[in-house]
Amino acid sequence: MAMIELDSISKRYRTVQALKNVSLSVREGSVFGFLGPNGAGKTTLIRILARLIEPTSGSFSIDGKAMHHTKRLVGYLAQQPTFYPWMSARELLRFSGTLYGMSFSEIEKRIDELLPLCGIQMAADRRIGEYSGGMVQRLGIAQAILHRPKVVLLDEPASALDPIGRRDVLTLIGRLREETTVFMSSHILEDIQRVCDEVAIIADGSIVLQQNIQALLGCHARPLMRLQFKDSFTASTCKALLADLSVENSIEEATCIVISETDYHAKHAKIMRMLSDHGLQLLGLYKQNATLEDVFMHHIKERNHA
Ligand SMILES: Nc1ncnc2c1ncn2[C@@H]1O[C@H](COP(=O)(O)OP(=O)(O)OP(=O)(O)O)[C@@H](O)[C@H]1O
Repeated sequence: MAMIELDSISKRYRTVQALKNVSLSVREGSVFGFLGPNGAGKTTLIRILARLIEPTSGSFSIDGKAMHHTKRLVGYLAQQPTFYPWMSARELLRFSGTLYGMSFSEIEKRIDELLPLCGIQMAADRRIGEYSGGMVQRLGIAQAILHRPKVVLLDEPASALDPIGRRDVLTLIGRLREETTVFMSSHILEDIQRVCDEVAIIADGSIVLQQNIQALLGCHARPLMRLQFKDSFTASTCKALLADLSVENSIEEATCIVISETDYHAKHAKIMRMLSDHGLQLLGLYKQNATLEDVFMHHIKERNHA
């Protein structure tokens, strides 16, 4: 069932057309990645879903409710959240719960659930000003899901963090599946591939594609074979001989030849014979799985050429 439905959302800021007829469907219980380069329109769409700004045209629904009735159904974490540095996490969550209109006992019960879920129980009574970037983001997620929203909107939640901070935030986001539907933006492909089930790619205000990540990798990106040689001379000799066999190939890191898996299987016998005839000794043969980066670069390039 769709938790979020976007119907032809457009947004214009005076001279800038930030979103152009964006339509999307987000499945209930999914971690949905909204991927795009800087300036593509990610924050604009998230702010529309959080009801912080109005679309110029188009509409959306959350859990079947029309957009003017969705504010309480969402939690939101801004790209650069700022919290009172003199408050502790517990104080901030109590304060936020009051703003959400929750009862005192409800707030305390929820804080006891969220502090361990978000990995901040040990620091719950320390000043937020002393927190690391990763702790601030995890506290921000706790605040965003405090009132048990149907959807949590996370704007680049891990992009500004160091590798450990990113890992902890992404692990937490993966766990949110049991709590709520997650809609997160990022320009970091690896983060989206690590934690999301589905992805939509946005470029220049338009959706380029939307798909389940595994299906996307399966149908859009070709697996590659890497042939590893001992030196660059052997690799470049192989490169020329593969071209003679009409096998498209490229050299990586001077000693490695990359060809498509399809070509490898179709011409396996010829390739092996060529290597043997010319005394080109293989040190390794590896299959390289496609990554979301391959798909993303392919679509962004295609769009720029269109
Ligand atoms: N308040 C505003 N007034 C005018 N133009 C704006 C405003 N906010 C955003 N824009 C423009 O709209 C476009 C989309 O911006 P947006 O912040 O939504 O992109 P983004 O994908 O979130 O980028 P980033 O990854 O850099 O945060 C950009 O060209 C941006 O300059």
